[in-house]
Amino acid sequence: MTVTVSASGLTLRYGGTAALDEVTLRLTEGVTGLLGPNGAGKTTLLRVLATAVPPDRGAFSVLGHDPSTTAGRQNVRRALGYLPQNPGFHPDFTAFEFVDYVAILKEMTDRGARHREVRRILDAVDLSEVRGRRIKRLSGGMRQRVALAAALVGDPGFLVLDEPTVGLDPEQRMRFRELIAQAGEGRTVLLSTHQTEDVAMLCHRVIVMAQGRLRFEGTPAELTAQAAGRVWSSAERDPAARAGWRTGLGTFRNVGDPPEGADLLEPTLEDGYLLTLDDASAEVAA
Ligand SMILES: Nc1ncnc2c1ncn2[C@@H]1O[C@H](COP(=O)(O)OP(=O)(O)OP(=O)(O)O)[C@@H](O)[C@H]1O
Repeated sequence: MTVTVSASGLTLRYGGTAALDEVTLRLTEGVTGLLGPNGAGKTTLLRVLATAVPPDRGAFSVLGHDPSTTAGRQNVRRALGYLPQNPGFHPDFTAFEFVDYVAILKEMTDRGARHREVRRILDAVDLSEVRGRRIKRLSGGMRQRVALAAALVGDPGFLVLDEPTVGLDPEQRMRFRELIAQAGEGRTVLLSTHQTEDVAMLCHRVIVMAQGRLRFEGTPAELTAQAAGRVWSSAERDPAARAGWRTGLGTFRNVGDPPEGADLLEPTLEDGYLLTLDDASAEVAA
């Protein structure tokens, strides 16, 4: 598949903290999930790729545009849709007014064409019926869809979504996943999330970050496979396990290095993720 976004050696320090430490990656069309614990550097990576903050070192390119020049940066911004972690809305704006305002900022000057585009996007995210309602009167799930609509203005080729499913109930999350999957058709989407199910259900690639560094890059199946032969069941919590918990069946599910003859279980993506993080912190401690 064609590489649409690439980065090499991205480094950004805040005082003594390396928020990004030599991050090198390649993205292709479709939804790539970005997993990592709090403080891993996910938001910083998204902000750098969205040209909101320049890296101290390293280079990147978005859909053939090089953001290190003023003209290149402008082209990246034109090709970009960004849903930040805490999208700022004017609460008295209606959904329509807010998305229209974003369209104005995105240089859509023809009022008729712009309004048609705003209506098309609000329809795509299923907000047509409430487009005249003030944002402060919308549910959390609807507000997130307004933020997604704003990010989709201008049909960007690269969509950056920072934890968009946080705070949504399971039904809203499912609805939002459908929209992200749709958005990923013919587009490059980078989705930061704490939800391993988001990744298992909609991503074709996944990146794991910890302490500013890339710890894994591959398919969700490959991340799951990191835990192959490393998840087992036992009647009591196995003290040798890196983590273990009692399941609803009353037995313990352990992850780590199983003893001889252990009753191995089928791993999940979450197991693969936990073990990748655990291996990374063991490496740092060594
Ligand atoms: N503007 C800033 N000033 C100082 N330190 C910062 C700043 N932004 C991020 N950091 C630090 O950089 C590191 C990475 O933070 P970042 O927000 O990118 O992590 P994250 O993976 O997005 O975390 P979370 O999942 O909690 O949002 C953290 O140690 C954080 O405290």
